[in-house]
Amino acid sequence: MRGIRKSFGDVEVLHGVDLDAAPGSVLALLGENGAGKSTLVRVIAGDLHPDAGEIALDGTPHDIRDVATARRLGIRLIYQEISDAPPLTVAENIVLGAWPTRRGFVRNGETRATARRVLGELGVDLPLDSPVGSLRLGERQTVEIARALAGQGRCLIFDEPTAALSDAETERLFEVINGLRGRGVSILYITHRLDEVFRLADEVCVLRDGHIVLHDKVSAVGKDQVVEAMVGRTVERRRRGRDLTAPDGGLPAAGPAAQGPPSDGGSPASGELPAGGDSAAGGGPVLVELAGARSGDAFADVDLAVRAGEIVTLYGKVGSGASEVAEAIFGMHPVDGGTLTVEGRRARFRHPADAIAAGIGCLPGDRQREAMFRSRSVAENLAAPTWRSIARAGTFLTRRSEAVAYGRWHDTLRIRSRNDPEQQIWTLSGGNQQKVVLGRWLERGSRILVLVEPTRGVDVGARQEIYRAIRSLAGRGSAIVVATSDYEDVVELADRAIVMVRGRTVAEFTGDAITVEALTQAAGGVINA
Ligand SMILES: Nc1ncnc2c1ncn2[C@@H]1O[C@H](COP(=O)(O)OP(=O)(O)OP(=O)(O)O)[C@@H](O)[C@H]1O
Repeated sequence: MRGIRKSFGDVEVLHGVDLDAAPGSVLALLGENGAGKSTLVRVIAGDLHPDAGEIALDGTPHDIRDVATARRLGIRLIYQEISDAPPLTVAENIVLGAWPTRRGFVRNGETRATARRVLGELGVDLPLDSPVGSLRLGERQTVEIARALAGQGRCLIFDEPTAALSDAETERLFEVINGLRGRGVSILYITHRLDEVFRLADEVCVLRDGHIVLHDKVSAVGKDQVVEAMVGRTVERRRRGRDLTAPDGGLPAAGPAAQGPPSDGGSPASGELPAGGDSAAGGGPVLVELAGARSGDAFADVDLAVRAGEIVTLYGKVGSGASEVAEAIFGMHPVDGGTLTVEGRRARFRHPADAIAAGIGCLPGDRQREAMFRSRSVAENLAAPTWRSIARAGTFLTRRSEAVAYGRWHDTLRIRSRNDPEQQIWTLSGGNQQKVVLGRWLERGSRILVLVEPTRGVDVGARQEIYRAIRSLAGRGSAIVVATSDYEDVVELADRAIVMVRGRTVAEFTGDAITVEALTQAAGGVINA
């Protein structure tokens, strides 16, 4: 690539990018949320047309006008957001866009054979005839990867592929990528995880504000150098533990919950939060409790009690049941065995709206579908207190509360946007969308807060701010449940860490016993820190 420029409206996002990717090599592409990584790879994959610049393959320039042209050239992109067709089957999705046909009829036998071969290469077993819509997020992403491999690409682009994969799926993907390297494929790999860069990549390239600020061999750089290139400053990487010197973790004053009852009257409990101070971990009353809880095939025999001021993490990869337990507290999955007790009262939530009415806040795992109001602005998404209330948006979402929420979280979470509260959320980068949706629940400051993968897709700079905000809410007396597949979340946040494997709790650690080694060993995973 030479001199690639791209603007959206009158905002230039890529300012003349030069980049070379060698055959048989993995190039890791890093940068803060909004730096321009996705825009750059969408240009290469024909999904966006650059305003200026040239792309050449083997020295021959090509005008990559559309995705079909890129595919013919062997360039394939695995999107960050799932772009599959939910009603089609797994096999159909894998050959999507390249159906084997004869005289206009789709050849089902060949479709299934191709799908089976590719899934075999990936070492994954998925039901070929099931609709993709019925699969879990991680499984759907595997379908995306399989689709790219089915296209026999010469240049494969992965956009944060492991974010929703299990340990085993991640290991398999890394094996597949190593295999592709052996076949001379060029691999561009976008990630926010430095450990992946140092494990997998040959070269590392950092984008900052649409400029390349570092491109070198991985063996020639250190982690700190990469982080500094990303954020343009030295990032404080704190060790675990609450910041006792700053009672609010240095945050702006917390959201409306700490200042008085929310304006929609949805949560009677949240106005009673004790003000400020350090965490009451261990000492407060139990606010939420699961006893012998089960939900379908997702999890069983789960006992969990979280006190006011306490952060309990549920650690486990896709399929472990960790996110399902968290989401069950929020009424997204039925508790069909055992009990759920909220503030001393037995709860039977049939819908998230029931949980919200009981004063619970939740950041679900699948934000695109479950938590983002796509056609609304950044400020509206930050201020929207409940899903049910969005229907009454006109009456309560006053400009004032939006402005307050926007002012509070835009800079704290380093949300990269045009600094315009009216900007539509869908025009933000993926990671910045995540920050907005998280900001909504931090703003609400619920008495019970359930967060699924709070740092997924979020850059290193914002990570520490997110940890601070969560600690601060615990310090104000919220009971917080965090389901995560990222051990850093656990080590940074947990007062108590519960490890889950295949729907069961297998270990529990507190205090200094919460280490990366203990977590990964209990989860039966590989230590790749
Ligand atoms: N369709 C669009 N309209 C307007 N602005 C856009 C559009 N798509 C992207 N942008 C802007 O372009 C910039 C770069 O976004 P991009 O998605 O490339 O970032 P990224 O580095 O991939 O971030 P992330 O790590 O969050 O995925 C952002 O400021 C974003 O708001």
